[in-house]
Parts: sequence; structure tokens; C-alpha cells
Amino acid sequence: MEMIYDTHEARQIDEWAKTSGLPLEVLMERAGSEIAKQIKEHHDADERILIVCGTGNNGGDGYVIGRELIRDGYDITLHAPFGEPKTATARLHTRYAEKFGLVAEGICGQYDVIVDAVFGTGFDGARFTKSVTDLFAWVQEQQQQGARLYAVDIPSGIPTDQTSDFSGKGLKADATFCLHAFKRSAFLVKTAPFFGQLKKIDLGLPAFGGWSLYDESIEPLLTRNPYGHKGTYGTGLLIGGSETMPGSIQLATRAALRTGIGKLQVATVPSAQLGLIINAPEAMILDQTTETIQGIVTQVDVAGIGPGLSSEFTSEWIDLLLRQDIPVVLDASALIRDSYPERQAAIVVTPHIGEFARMTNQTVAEVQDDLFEQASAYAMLHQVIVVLKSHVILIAKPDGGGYVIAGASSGLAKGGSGDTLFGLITSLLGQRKHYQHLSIERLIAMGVSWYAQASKQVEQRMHPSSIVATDLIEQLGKVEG
Ligand SMILES: NC(=O)C1=CN([C@@H]2O[C@H](COP(=O)(O)OP(=O)(O)OC[C@H]3O[C@@H](n4cnc5c(N)ncnc54)[C@H](O)[C@@H]3O)[C@@H](O)[C@H]2O)[C@@H](O)CC1
Ligand SMILES: Nc1ncnc2c1ncn2[C@@H]1O[C@H](COP(=O)(O)OP(=O)(O)O)[C@@H](O)[C@H]1O
Ligand SMILES: [K+]
Repeated sequence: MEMIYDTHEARQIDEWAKTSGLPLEVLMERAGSEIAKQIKEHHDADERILIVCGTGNNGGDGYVIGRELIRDGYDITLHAPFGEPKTATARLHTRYAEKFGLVAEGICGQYDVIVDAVFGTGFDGARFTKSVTDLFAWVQEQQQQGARLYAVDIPSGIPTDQTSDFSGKGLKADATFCLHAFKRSAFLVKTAPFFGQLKKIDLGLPAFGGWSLYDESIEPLLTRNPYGHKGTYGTGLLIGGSETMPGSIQLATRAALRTGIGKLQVATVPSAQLGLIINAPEAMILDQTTETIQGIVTQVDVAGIGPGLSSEFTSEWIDLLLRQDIPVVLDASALIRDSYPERQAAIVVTPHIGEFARMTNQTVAEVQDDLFEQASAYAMLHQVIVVLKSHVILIAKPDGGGYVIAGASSGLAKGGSGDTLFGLITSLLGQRKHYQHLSIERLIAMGVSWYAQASKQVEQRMHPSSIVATDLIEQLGKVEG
């Protein structure tokens, strides 16, 4: 799993390496030479390569890249528009690079490749001087003429942690070589487009920090016990649907069934019941009344409530579910609590960013600007698991860390996908006995991965505009680990 850092964590790992005996010069050497190796794999020695270096350690990385390329006979121009690096580590590499003939020069003509080593995680967005703006404009002109742009660690001008003060100005890379860990802004909606392709550069440091990009195989989810019976895979209860919104509970039900639950009880209104009889005959149908829910809730392994629900009793039913010792998933109309009881079994909330903004009294933009911190803060404060749905999905753990699932199809950005994910997550949590080797958060992360992979596979035969939740549900069973 690949880590995702904020500025503080990036500094902490540098500090850790230093106090553990590995100086920053060594990390810089490794960063620069690994990036040079990757550039050599894609570009020939006769291409004109420009490396633009800033005055911090990001600039120092640039000197190492240039030195490695010059050593292999590449045609390198190194430009240092703000003067020589000022940090001791970067200066050491500047001096060493000079021995190979690499010195700062002026820029002239058109370049094939530009390496952006101007600013990294130390960029100060408040200091947007004319010289920075002019430099960015010049690089953009070069890109329009066909230059490829590679960013070192983070594209210059892009904030690392959150985007509330982001001016919108920054270099837009074709690819970014992320040092040791990805940075948060690579997954935020305003800044993600500046990164281009993300390439992780291994600096030989240990994994550390709270957030990671979830990219594990989903194989453990696709195992089935050949000697199992329906009891092995748990019983789930879904509560949702109303006369005006009968569709969402059907999607949730079908997704839950396609995700392996042994038995499924669905409490819904008469008009939705009719649809379920036709589209999900495997589910058991209950009336959506307090008495029925009271009667069944002690017999199930998981309960999920919310999609399409419109009832004056919603809050009462949530209380009823939360009093049981089973995981409870709250979605859509059931995202109405501002506090949760202390309990052993997990509470999972699955808001999209709009719902989350409402839950936290903020605007959608405020949530998007600081997605990681927002999700973490809620999970820690309320001791719940937050599945925050946006162009990426964050799973925030009550301990402050979490997982990010990226790369799902934009075809998911439609009504119905969230209902599908709700059904899938509830179904998996109902099968805890079967999946007891996985922590609950990993189980959810793997489930979200399953959903994202299915969406990507549907995209291979269908344009995202045409993908509907039903296609996704049908695809679930065709995904391979
Ligand atoms: N463990 C890691 O992650 C490693 C990180 N390294 C590099 O170190 C970088 C961080 O280095 P630094 O903290 O030195 O920071 P940077 O190199 O990102 O930038 C700081 C420098 O830029 C100047 N600056 C900042 N904002 C400016 C603005 N708006 N206008 C003009 N000048 C501005 C500052 O005065 C300072 O000199 C990372 O991004 C990465 O490239 C590597 O060298 C090796 C290992
Ligand atoms: N641009 C996008 N790329 C990939 N996935 C997206 C994008 N926009 C939204 N999604 C996903 O689509 C789903 C929408 O969920 P939600 O808004 O709850 O839908 P519903 O209307 O079914 O409740 C979420 O899983 C979200 O992560
Ligand atoms: K950079």
C-alpha cells in the first residue's frame, strides 16, 4: 500500500531518517537518481532537456537529476531563476554536480522535456511574485509548443495539504514523480489535474503515517467456503425506499445480494415491495413499520438504513438499530445524527460530499478543500467509520488514519451508484464471520475497491455517460481479484 502524506508527515519522515542515521543528502541522491533513471527510459540523449531548479531541496533534487543525465551524455540545460539553492543539502549536491560540468545557465529556444524542480512541499502560496508568474507562463508556452513537463515531488505552485487558499495557478505536469509518498493534494479536486500521471519514487524509507492509497488485491473478498451454508454468510437487514423513491432500495438490495450475503431482509413500502418481487426475488420482504423492524433486528448480523427513505420514524429506527450489537450503516436520509452512542460494533456513515457538508455545517467547497482532515476529524470525534464519496472515496478510521480509493469511472457520478455502494458495504459487514481475518476498515476498503474496479471494467465496453448502477451491479460478479 502506498502512503499519502501531508507536509508535516513529509518533514517527520525526513527527521526520522536523519535521527536514524540516514542523512537527507542520501535521500536526495536516491530521489534524483531514480527520477533520472525513469526519464532515461522514456527519452533519448539527443532530446533537449531543461531542468528548472528552485532554491530549496526540490531544487536540490533537480541538480541530482541533471548530474545523472549529464553523466550519461544527455543534453541538459539547468536553469536556476531564483539563484543557487540555499539549503545545506541542496548546496552539497550543487557543488558535486558542478564537477560534472552542470552549472546554471540561461534559457534559450524550445525544449523537448522540462523538469520542474522549482517548488516542492515548501512552496509558500502567499508569495506569488511576478517572477514566479512569468516563469510559469514561459513553461506553459513551452508546453503548448510540445514540451513534456515532469514535476519533482509536486507540481510547482500546488499546495500540499489542502486547497482553501489555492490561487488556481501552478504548473500542470504530464507526470509527477512523488517522493516516498503521494501528497494529499494529488487527490483533491482542485489540484489533482495538475499532477498528470502519478509515479511513486521509492526512497527506501519505512511506511509511516495515517493515510494510504488502497491498491491491494480484492482476492480475499472473492473466497467462498466450499462447506459453507447460507448461515456462514450472515443475514442482513436493509431499511429504505418510500412511495416517491422506490428505486434506491432495489439497487441497494441487488448490490447486497451480488456481494455474497447469505440472507437478506428488506423493510420497505408497498410500491417498492412490488419492484423487489420482480427484480430481487431472493430477498425477503418486510413491511416498513416499527413493529416489524423491532421483531427482525435481533436476528440479523448487520443493518443498513437510508436510501430512498422518507419516514417520520427514521430517527426512531436508527436508535433501534444502534441499540443492537451489530454493525450499522447509515446512508442518505439516515445521515441525520449529530452524535452517536458509544458501542462496540461499528457505525459506518456513507455520505457524498454534499451530505457531509450538511452534516458538518459547511459548504461543499470547504469539504473539498480539506477532504482528508474533514473526514478524519468526523471519524475521530464521533468514533465512526466515514466513507466519504467524491471523485475519490475516502474511508476515514476512528483512529485518524484512512484509505483512499481512486480511479473509479466517472460513470459513477449519477444517482443510484451510492445506493449500490451502500448495499455492497452492508452486505460485506454482514459476512464478518467469514471475513474475520480482515479489519472492518480493510473490509470496507476492499469492498469499495471492488466497486471501483467493477466501474472501470464496465467502462471498457460502455461510455461513462451510459453507465448506470445496474451495469455496475451486474459487473460485480465478473471482477477478478
Ligand atoms: N523525504 C522526502 O520526501 C524528501 C524530500 N526532498 C525534497 O524536498 C522538498 C522540500 O524541500 P524544501 O522544504 O526545501 O522546500 P522547497 O524546495 O519546496 O521550496 C522552498 C524554497 O522555495 C522558496 N519559496 C517558497 N515559496 C516561494 C514563492 N512563492 N516564491 C518564491 N520562492 C518561494 C523558499 O524560500 C525556499 O527557498 C520536497 O518537495 C522534495 O522535493 C528530497 O530532497 C529528498 C527526500
Ligand atoms: N467524477 C467521479 N469519478 C468517479 N466516481 C465518482 C465521481 N463522482 C462521483 N463518483 C462516485 O459516485 C457515487 C455517487 O454516490 P451518491 O452521490 O451517494 O449517489 P446516489 O445518488 O446513488 O446516492 C459515489 O460512490 C462517488 O464516489
Ligand atoms: K516541483
